[in-house]
Amino acid sequence: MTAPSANQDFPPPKILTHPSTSPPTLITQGAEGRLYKTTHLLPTLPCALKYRPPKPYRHPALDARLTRARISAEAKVLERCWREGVPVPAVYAMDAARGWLAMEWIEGVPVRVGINNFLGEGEETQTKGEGELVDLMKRIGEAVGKLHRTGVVHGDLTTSNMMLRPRSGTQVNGESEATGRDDRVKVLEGEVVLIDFGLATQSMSDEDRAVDLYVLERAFASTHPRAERLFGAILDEYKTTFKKAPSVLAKLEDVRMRGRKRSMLG
Ligand SMILES: Nc1ncnc2c1ncn2[C@@H]1O[C@H](COP(=O)(O)OP(=O)(O)OP(=O)(O)O)[C@@H](O)[C@H]1O
Repeated sequence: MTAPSANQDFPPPKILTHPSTSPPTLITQGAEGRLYKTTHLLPTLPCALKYRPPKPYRHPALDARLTRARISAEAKVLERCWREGVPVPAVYAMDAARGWLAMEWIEGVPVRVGINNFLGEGEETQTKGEGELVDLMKRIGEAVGKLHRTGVVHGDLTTSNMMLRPRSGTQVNGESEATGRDDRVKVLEGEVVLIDFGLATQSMSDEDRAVDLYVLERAFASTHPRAERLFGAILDEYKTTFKKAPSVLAKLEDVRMRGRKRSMLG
């Protein structure tokens, strides 16, 4: 994922060329797709529009089929999650043939940013506010437990693919009415919402779920090395939320072992 260029010099999907109350904003541009914030559906309803543009290097018929399949698979998984109460963006509209999917805009910052803001620049091991950090880890474990309970594996679980949505009554950035709480821990507040289901699949297999957790564990350790020792709180809450967790966690041991063997072999 790279930052969008200032001049958005490539064509947006046709739907975004229609008049709307505010122009669409390109949020990110990845290898496969672009993410816009737009009010094209309703003036009062900001939405996240994911667009997979045609790939000129692919055969047009194959490209059209792939794009349609990916967009509709992502929408299907999101809808299933949403119906089952997993915290994910609601699907508003899609046109799989034209390569776009419009979903609920999630306010707030990625969990990665919240944790890094909390940990700050210092080298010292954090203890002040650690309870709040553990609490956030538990909210992550709960969200992932609900996801797996529903029969969906995410495929790319990282703290960048989770948003911290301010709870109603608080404002974005966590700067809210005076609650008397330390500003430092406020950055950890909010509901954990899972995003980016581009690689998600429907699966009930312990192995797939364990790999999902392993990807998160590895990503967490490299993104937040100073909070790595608290990762167990995610797994504890996962266990509380999802009754089949014990067999998944047993599998996770095997997956870790394979990972270690592979890194030893280079
Ligand atoms: N529903 C949403 N609400 C708010 N922001 C979002 C939402 N969906 C995505 N974003 C923002 O846009 C960024 C990119 O989104 P996403 O990861 O879904 O796209 P992508 O990486 O291009 O997708 P893919 O991995 O399927 O190619 C996210 O990191 C997040 O900051």
